[in-house]
Amino acid sequence: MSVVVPECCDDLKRERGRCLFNKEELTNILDGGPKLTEKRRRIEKMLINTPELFDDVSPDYLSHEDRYSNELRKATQLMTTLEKNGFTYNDAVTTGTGLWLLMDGNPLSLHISMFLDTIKGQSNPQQLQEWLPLAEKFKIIGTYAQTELGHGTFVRGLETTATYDSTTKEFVLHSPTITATKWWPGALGKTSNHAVVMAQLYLGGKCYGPHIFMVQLRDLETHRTLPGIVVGEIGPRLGMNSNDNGFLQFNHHRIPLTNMFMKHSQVTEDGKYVKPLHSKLSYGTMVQTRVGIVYHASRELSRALIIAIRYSAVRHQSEMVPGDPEPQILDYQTQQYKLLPHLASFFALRFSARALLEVFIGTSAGLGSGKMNMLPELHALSSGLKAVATNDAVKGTDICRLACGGHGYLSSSNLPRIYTAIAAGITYEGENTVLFLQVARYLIKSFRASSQGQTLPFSVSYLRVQPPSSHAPLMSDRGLVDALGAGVRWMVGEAERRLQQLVDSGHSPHAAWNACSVHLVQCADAHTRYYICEQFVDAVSKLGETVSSGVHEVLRQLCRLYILHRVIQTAGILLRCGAVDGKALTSIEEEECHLLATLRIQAVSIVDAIDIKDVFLKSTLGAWDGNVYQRIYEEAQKSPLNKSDVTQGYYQYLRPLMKANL
Ligand SMILES: CCCCCCCC/C=C\CCCCCC(=O)SCCNC(=O)CCNC(=O)[C@H](O)C(C)(C)COP(=O)(O)OP(=O)(O)OC[C@H]1O[C@@H](n2cnc3c(N)ncnc32)[C@H](O)[C@@H]1OP(=O)(O)O
Ligand SMILES: Cc1cc2nc3c(=O)[nH]c(=O)nc-3n(C[C@H](O)[C@H](O)[C@H](O)COP(=O)(O)OP(=O)(O)OC[C@H]3O[C@@H](n4cnc5c(N)ncnc54)[C@H](O)[C@@H]3O)c2cc1C
Repeated sequence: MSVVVPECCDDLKRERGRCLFNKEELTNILDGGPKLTEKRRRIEKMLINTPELFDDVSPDYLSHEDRYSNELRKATQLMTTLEKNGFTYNDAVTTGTGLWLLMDGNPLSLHISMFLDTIKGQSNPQQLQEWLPLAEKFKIIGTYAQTELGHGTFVRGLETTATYDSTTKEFVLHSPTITATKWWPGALGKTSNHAVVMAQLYLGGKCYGPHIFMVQLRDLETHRTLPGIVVGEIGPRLGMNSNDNGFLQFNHHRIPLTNMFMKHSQVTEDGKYVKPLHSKLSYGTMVQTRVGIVYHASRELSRALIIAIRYSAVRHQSEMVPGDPEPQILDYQTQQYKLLPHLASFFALRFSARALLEVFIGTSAGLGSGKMNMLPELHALSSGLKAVATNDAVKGTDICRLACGGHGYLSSSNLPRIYTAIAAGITYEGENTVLFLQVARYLIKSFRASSQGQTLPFSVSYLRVQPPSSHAPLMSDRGLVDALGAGVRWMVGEAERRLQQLVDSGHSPHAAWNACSVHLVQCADAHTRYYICEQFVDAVSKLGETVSSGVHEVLRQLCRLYILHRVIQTAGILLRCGAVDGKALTSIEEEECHLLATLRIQAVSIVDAIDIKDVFLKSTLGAWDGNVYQRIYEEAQKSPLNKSDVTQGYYQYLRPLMKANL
């Protein structure tokens, strides 16, 4: 059956006809300016004109091995296409386009992110000069090998050892137990010939804690594993199965002294240790990746939202009024309630990701001149935002899937794949509960410092013991954000009181911490969301002077929805601390419902403005033309089971069963 694709179906034409704002202007804001939109589109055009980057057959129909090879084929093609056209791998990462093409994890992602970032951030000048050109030109291919079978979260508990032998000026890398096996690193199994390896540094019998080493794993000609090294792939996962996540063991494997990354701490030839300016500088690559993941999570959430919102405008179901035609499902208030707060979250995360990037850039510049004071603030912000962004992207993506009913469960909707890929983000790069507990540690320390009269850094300054009272009317955006801040201050104060009470009653500080940790995680989550609200309000108010009134109105509505939704989610706390009363909450609930109806009118245009082309959405439900049913039908025809009318399984199993005398 041939497909006659209309320019765009009537439903979507009508939706787009109601647009009251300049879509291109909103696209520019999301990209970070017209020049960046233009650059992204140039990259997209180049990629779309490279047919080798696209799948002939859905990876769902490939074997485990073919899936990997197919992704490797596309990943290498992507790198050469970018290079030939004067772009870098970073351009593909920062615009999202590269990651969308390589849809399910890919064998070069760790190379272009954590391997290169470690070389750039942890090398001394000689190491940088030696390794960076090789890695940038793919002469060596690497990954970030930190996690072990026995330890992922607790980096200080890693078991791999790097023992210095001053007689040969080498480190001896060893995996003393099965639990010391490196486990999980992306691209470690079959792709990488190098890895940056986190191992416990031993000098003269003394352990100096985890340090990073550059280790060659495979021969650069034959790609065979080097002696003293065992490496392989860990097998199928929930998602991201095009990647070769791997395992690695060392058997007294020797590497030169100069292979320890020596920007921050050094070992001299005679085995003396030179301390870094801050003990956690070697965790820098993780911090940088967390910053990137906030963007990544917001992008993946936006893909799911485009699919679900367009589909909700095309799908008609049931009767709202008996006897009337079936309405678009987007007209149901419950459907709006499922999707639109997540649309607001996407915008909130995008503005917060940008603010975090600025903190990262500022802190990194400070580190260059020996200033360490912003490091705890960056660690807390990047940990909290990574956790909230991935939690919300995962939840939002699953809601988008559910909002598409049965068809959302189809692989061809692409929602399952977006979900399984981003679901890993809750665990990797710091498990979210663990990261929230790091944030909580910072909150409690800050709260206590404030009680002792110390000035607090900007992200926690609202926690000060005697904050100025809010002058903004409660129901204004600022007033509600101030109320949320008062709620967090109350929660942190309460956590501190409970901790102190437990210590006073004889518990150790560590036992008290564990006994309060559920509440502490809630404090960290609430603090990070307060920060996100602040960034959203600030960004919209700053943009107010420069953008057209239509775009400003849409952003203002999305920001308002985000805040109202947050206040309702936090109602219990806000009532307990007296920041709002029942009457205010009732009017907030009513306003939220009203706002859902207002935003619904332009929802399709808003997701259009996110501007992700069909080839990157890869969804039968979310394509720009809305031709959903034809696409679903055509995708189903590609199933290998449809190649013949009667399958082998019939002759092998079904027929014998039918003929058996049971
Ligand atoms: C370029 C962008 C690319 C985006 C691409 C997106 C696409 C993604 C696709 C695939 C990517 C997949 C990547 C996944 C890779 C990985 O998962 S790599 C492995 C990551 N592993 C982790 O994240 C481990 C998590 N654990 C930790 O970070 C730490 O162990 C810990 C923070 C939980 C605790 O560390 P520990 O050493 O035990 O700390 P303590 O000794 O208890 O000290 C705590 C104090 O140290 C401070 N601190 C901790 N970390 C940092 C830091 N990074 N910076 C600054 N300070 C830090 C902490 O605040 C405590 O300070 P106080 O004592 O003063 O309170
Ligand atoms: C798809 C994927 C890709 C990955 N890629 C890489 C990679 O490239 N390189 C690499 O080195 N690693 C990689 N990892 C590993 C990843 O970083 C770890 O899985 C992650 O850091 C969590 O560690 P864990 O698995 O040991 O979990 P655990 O720490 O064992 O967590 C299990 C549970 O214990 C809880 N828990 C642990 N510690 C605490 C605590 N202190 N307080 C309260 N609760 C706690 C957690 O909240 C969680 O509920 C990857 C993982 C995945 C899933």
